[in-house]
Amino acid sequence: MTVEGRRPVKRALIGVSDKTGLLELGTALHAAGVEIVSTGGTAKTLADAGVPVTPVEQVTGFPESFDGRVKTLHPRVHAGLLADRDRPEHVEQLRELDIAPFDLLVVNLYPFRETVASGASPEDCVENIDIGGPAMVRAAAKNHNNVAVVVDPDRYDWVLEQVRAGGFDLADRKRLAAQAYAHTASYDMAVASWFASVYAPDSTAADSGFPDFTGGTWERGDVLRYGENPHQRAAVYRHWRGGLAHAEQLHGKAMSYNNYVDTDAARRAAYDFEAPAVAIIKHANPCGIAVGADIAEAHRKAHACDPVSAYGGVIAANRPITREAAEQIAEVFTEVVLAPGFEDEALDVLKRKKNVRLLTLPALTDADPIEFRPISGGMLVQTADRIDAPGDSPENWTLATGEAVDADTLADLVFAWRAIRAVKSNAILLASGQATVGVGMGQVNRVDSARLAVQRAGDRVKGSVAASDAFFPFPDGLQVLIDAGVRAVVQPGGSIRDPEVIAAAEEAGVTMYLTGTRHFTH
Ligand SMILES: NC(=O)c1ncn([C@@H]2O[C@H](COP(=O)(O)O)[C@@H](O)[C@H]2O)c1NC=O
Repeated sequence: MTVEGRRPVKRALIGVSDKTGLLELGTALHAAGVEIVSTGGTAKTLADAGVPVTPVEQVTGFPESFDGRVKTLHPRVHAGLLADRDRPEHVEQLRELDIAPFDLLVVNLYPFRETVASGASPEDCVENIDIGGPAMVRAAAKNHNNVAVVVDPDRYDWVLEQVRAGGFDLADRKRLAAQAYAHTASYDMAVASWFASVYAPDSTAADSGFPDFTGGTWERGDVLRYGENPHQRAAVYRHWRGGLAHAEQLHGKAMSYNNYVDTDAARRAAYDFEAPAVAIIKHANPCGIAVGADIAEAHRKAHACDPVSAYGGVIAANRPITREAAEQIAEVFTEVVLAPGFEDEALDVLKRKKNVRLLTLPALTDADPIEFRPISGGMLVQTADRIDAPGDSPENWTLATGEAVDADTLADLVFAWRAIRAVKSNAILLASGQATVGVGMGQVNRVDSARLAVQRAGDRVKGSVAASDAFFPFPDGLQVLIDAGVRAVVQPGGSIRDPEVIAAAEEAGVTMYLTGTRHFTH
């Protein structure tokens, strides 16, 4: 070993399911004078291409057997991975047992997650649980003093550089070991979660849908400039399932902690609509949501809801941003624009703004069906609030009082009901022409939310429709809306004072629909 801890690579064990880059790696390792030992399929790929390789069976003296369940699970493999050559007694034992040590292990595991995601049979999923691979990875990682372990095909070029430079130094081997343990931990988490939730749920899980055990693993993305406030430190971590944390940033300043929070709220507000929709978010609440014939129209209508608050907002659109929409957006100081894509001309327009962050995330990216919210000492888990309950369809609404409304008014009620799901409780949302015109959010009583919505709507309140995210506990909040000129209301109903609330609507000649479904957002 040299002073800096470099260990030359003379012997490598390679066994990979994902054969990406394998030939290049094997060819270059051989050219660098490294002896290669490999498992069946890996050895065949290398040998077929003319790369000299020793089959692992030759090392173990034992056939690869039981459909590949036993290949490398052998003392001759594991001794070669675990012996510490800094300990004279280990070196002596290697000599006595006639075992040659490995300096490099390259492994990637059976594609368990991908097999589950493909909808394969449970038997196939079980068969794709790698046993020998993780055992080797963990062994080599433990013995990082001697062995470099590589689990990521993206690192092969760097691996070759190190091999040619005389081997990996100790710091490199430690980092590789850390990555290796993260890799096996993530793999085991996927297996354990699948067992607990799908394959072998206990009786409670079977009844409730919530398994005894759940887990996730996250990898760090960017370290953020600061957290919610400048004295808080922060970073973004990603799990493997996709979502905003995986959005591609095309332009602009680095995302901040609050940008992520607001952009996720914007995504939630806009991406669920079927028609072209735009949401403008400030402090995780909408200051405008609208649908339109196209994104430019939806943006105009969403912006018109509350142009004062839209300044410095975060915009999400559920269709690619067009040049027309981009020109409108460019007129207002905007922190982030999230969309499934940007037309080239739209990018040209928006990139003239140095700071605006432009993010792409495919539409229909499945919002997590399960939501996690940490609390001190634990975590709350719930299914996501989606607009798919029976009470979310107008055909299931109950007309509590008033005339059945015309098609346009009903469309506005449906829009308001869908949009209110993105507003923090207590929420009252006024809509007209498929756009919000006044939003009252986050108040600790519904009367104040109604007042806020009415105040924000100004003259537009007259003839608008209203949605309330939960029932009116008293007629007072509704009365604020009635007095301001709202002509139809949709709300869940379910209060013990529903008769009083409905009577107030009836007296005012205001139509009221009950959904039977609530959409609190805390
Ligand atoms: N059973 C074993 O001893 C064993 N040893 C290595 N593997 C895996 O077999 C795969 C490589 O196999 P092949 O070279 O035959 O395509 C790798 O994903 C490796 O992690 C094994 N397979 C499953 O456990």
